[in-house]
Amino acid sequence: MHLADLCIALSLSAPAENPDILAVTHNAAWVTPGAAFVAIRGARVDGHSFAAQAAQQGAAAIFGEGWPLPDPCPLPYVTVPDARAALADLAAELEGHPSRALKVVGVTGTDGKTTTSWLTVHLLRSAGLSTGLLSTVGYQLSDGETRHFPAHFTTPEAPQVQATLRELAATGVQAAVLEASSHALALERVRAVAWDVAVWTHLSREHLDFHGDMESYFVEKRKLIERAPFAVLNADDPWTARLKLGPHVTYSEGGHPADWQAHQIEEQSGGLAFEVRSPAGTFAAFLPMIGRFNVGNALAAMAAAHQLGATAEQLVLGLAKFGGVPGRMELVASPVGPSPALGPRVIVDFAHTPPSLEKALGTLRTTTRGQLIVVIGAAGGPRDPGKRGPLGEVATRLADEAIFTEEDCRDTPLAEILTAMALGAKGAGRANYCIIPDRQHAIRHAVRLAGPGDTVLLAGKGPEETLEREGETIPWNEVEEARTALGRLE
Ligand SMILES: CC(=O)N[C@H]1[C@@H](OP(=O)(O)OP(=O)(O)OC[C@H]2O[C@@H](n3ccc(=O)[nH]c3=O)[C@H](O)[C@@H]2O)O[C@H](CO)[C@@H](O)[C@@H]1O[C@H](C)C(=O)N[C@@H](C)C(=O)N[C@H](CCC(=O)O)C(=O)O
Ligand SMILES: Nc1ncnc2c1ncn2[C@@H]1O[C@H](COP(=O)(O)OP(=O)(O)OP(=O)(O)O)[C@@H](O)[C@H]1O
Repeated sequence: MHLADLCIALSLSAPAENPDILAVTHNAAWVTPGAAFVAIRGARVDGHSFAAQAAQQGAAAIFGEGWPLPDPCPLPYVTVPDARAALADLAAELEGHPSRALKVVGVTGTDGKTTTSWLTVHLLRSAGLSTGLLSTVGYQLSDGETRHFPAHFTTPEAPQVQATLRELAATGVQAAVLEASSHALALERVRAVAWDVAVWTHLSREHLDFHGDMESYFVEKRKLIERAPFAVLNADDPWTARLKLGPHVTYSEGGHPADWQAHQIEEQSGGLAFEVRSPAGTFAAFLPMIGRFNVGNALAAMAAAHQLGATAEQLVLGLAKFGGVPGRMELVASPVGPSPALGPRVIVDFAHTPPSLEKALGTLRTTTRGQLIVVIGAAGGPRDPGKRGPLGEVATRLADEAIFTEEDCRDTPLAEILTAMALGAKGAGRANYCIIPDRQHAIRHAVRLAGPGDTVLLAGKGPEETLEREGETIPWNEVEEARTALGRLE
């Protein structure tokens, strides 16, 4: 597309030169010949200082909020009011606005985005709609295989979002589900997406290092609801009352008045049974997931899928066949079958903060007849060292036995982390823990310790594919480790 045409589409004044623009990026290192480079003034550096690099790599033009340097710009320069917005608009324009050809569901909220997104994709597919996904646990095209972007993001930058949507639209996919993080909404990564349905799970304290305060966090998150023609909102979340409402439905698993309600919730060891009362009808549902909060996630996903045409029958059948989300309350199948009479129930979960560990252990306690055992570590490096003691305290308060072990200790001595966790437990007057530094040994010990009716929670690693030790990174697969440990019981 020629620069002049792009400028017309974005209502910008075009420079005299009119090169063909083949792509767009905000990262000078990713510039390919013919690409437009969008120079963003970031929190750390000004993208303009990489203009020479972009030119050297073959950029055809630069977009930015004003050329700041004394030397003339080496390339045609287009001034824009907001560089991040321009990045998203350019990407959508160059990819042909693929979201307009898809039914797009966006999911936002502090917790539950990944689970609700995966549930929604599954229900849409069960209703016969070929559906793609863009989530923290990777992205999926119509073949359902999970792929990963090179950098780990919940919502990647706009060019990747738009390119993925184009790939989906070009391969005949009918719908797409996107997790929209608060960073994505604040930094305009999903600005040029034409949403059909927006889902609001709930808001609680997080990412205040970036947003400053809860009010600013809320303002960013609510953009998704404001931009969609239809919303699915959690009636159990007090922030919902402050959303500006257009057409919408509400849901509740907590007994609040709502369009989609769950009643008679029964937490069973292999899943959740409940009755749904909704605009689609009243029906019994079973979700093979653990964790009462997943009833809310399921209601949200059902409401979104129903809005896109799924029937009550399709929702019930689909929900019962949900395969779970990798590393989120994932029930590990034993090598000898789904429910071994001889072994414990083993769960892999991503919980790695004191509140999420508390929630995970709390919900597992409800469905554990015998002992509850947890394997938990804490990350090293700068990542919130203050949580190590509290993790030790929560683990020993809510589990019968806690095993403290490694979890990405990076450049921090492992002994230092484990001592802090043990101090958290000791400080609360508890001794129901042991320390096994090697994570594989810790998992095997926990599984050996447990018997029928017991639950082992392996917390903190979830679906992550590496384990960072002091000075080395090794491939890691927590579910496989658990399966091997269960296999050794026979
Ligand atoms: C806090 C945050 O989100 N920061 C994002 C922000 O960084 P920044 O403002 O500091 O950018 P910067 O480093 O100053 O760079 C400014 C510009 O110069 C460019 N640049 C910079 C250096 C260089 O050598 N060459 C170059 O071209 C950059 O590409 C950028 O366009 O803009 C950058 C690109 O425009 C993003 O890559 C970066 O994401 C960082 C890497 C990040 O870690 N983000 C995380 C926190 C995030 O977004 N997480 C959420 C999930 C949160 C959750 O729910 O858990 C997500 O959606 O993944
Ligand atoms: N609806 C919910 N309300 C409260 N907590 C939830 C809810 N759903 C999930 N959780 C908790 O949050 C954890 C992460 O869930 P999930 O991955 O679905 O959320 P997320 O918003 O996508 O977070 P992330 O982007 O970090 O993956 C779960 O392990 C569970 O402990």
